[in-house]
Amino acid sequence: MRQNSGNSSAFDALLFLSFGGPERPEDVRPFLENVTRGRGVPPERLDEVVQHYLHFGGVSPINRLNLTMIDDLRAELERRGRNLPIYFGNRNWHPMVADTTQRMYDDGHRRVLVFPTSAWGGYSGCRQYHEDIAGALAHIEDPAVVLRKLPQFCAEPKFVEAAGNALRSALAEFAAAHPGTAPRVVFTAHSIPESADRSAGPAADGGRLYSSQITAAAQAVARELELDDYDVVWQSRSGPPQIPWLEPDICDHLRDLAARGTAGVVVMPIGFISDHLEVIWDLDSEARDLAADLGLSYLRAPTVGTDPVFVSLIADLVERFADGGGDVTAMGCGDNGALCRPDCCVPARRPGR
Ligand SMILES: CC1=C(CCC(=O)O)c2cc3nc(cc4[nH]c(cc5[nH]c(cc1n2)c(C)c5CCC(=O)O)c(CCC(=O)O)c4C)C(CCC(=O)O)=C3C
Ligand SMILES: [Fe+2]
Repeated sequence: MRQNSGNSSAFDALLFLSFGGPERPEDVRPFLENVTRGRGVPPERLDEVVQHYLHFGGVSPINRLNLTMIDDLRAELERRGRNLPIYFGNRNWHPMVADTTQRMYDDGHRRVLVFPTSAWGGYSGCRQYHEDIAGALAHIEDPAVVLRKLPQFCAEPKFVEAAGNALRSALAEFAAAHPGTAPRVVFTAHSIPESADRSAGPAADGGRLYSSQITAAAQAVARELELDDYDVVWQSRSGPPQIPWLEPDICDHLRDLAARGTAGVVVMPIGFISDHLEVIWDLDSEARDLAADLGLSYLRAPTVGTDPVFVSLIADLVERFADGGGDVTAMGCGDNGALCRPDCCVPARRPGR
């Protein structure tokens, strides 16, 4: 059923595009092979990550969390009178984005908005989603098809508001559990190679788009909560140890804080929108255990994905672009895999590619 059929530039469906995760132990290896194909991740690191997934029975929560977010979004769009069908596709695991895109096409959709589950610029957070879209269209040769990726949303006021809500509730919970201890607030995001950060964003702007967006988002949330003092750190690094990634790593940072006499920390995973494996393993298991060893009181704030304010942000983005409007020149916005800027987030050359 077509909505807005009177407007030829209108969009008639939404593709919710994410990373994907395994659903059974047998899926773990093939999933990780998809993630790391040609990415130069050492086999020892992969063996380690296999164990993280097996620790949770080989099931990542990411697909279930995305499906919940999609249900919430569908309800919100319906409430606004926008009955846009929502489809779900992933980069690395089923439902794969190419299969979903074919299904959308078979269902008659030609103009589709794409919501990526990353707020950020950079190769992993933005350009790779453009590549996913281009790859998904490889077998669909129809000039009528438009898959328009929605822009990076890390600077949207509702993103900052949702992250602020999450941190505020964690600080309240910490205060109730540890009266008299003022916790250090630590924002965390996925580390990326230094070289990837240097080439993040348009070359003409000098790179560093990813780390500067994370820093700016943390600063905006801190301002909203009137926090003077906080740290921004990185997690989940992979890749060979001799290659520099963004630092400090959260675990090194916890050691450092403990050595400086800090009594407690509240960790805000601003870099992720759901409690997927890199949050529940790296933060709720690894970092939490280390904090306990160091004698640090530790609490991890929720991610933004379950906050109605965040769902309402996705709905706002959809409404802004659904009738053909919206700022198509915004960073990260592009049709059918086209980059938003020339020479943007150029992937680092890797051995063997
Ligand atoms: C910036 C960024 C985001 C945030 C933006 C976004 O959300 O898109 C993100 C998200 C995620 N990363 C995830 C999982 C993994 N990431 C890996 C590897 C890597 N991530 C990188 C960066 C990012 N990753 C990089 C530079 C690598 C090295 C390899 C490469 O250069 O590409 C590996 C390989 C093993 C390892 O080395 O850890 C895994 C398993 C999951 C799903 C978790 C689940 O299953 O629940 C999610 C949401
Ligand atoms: Fe990752």
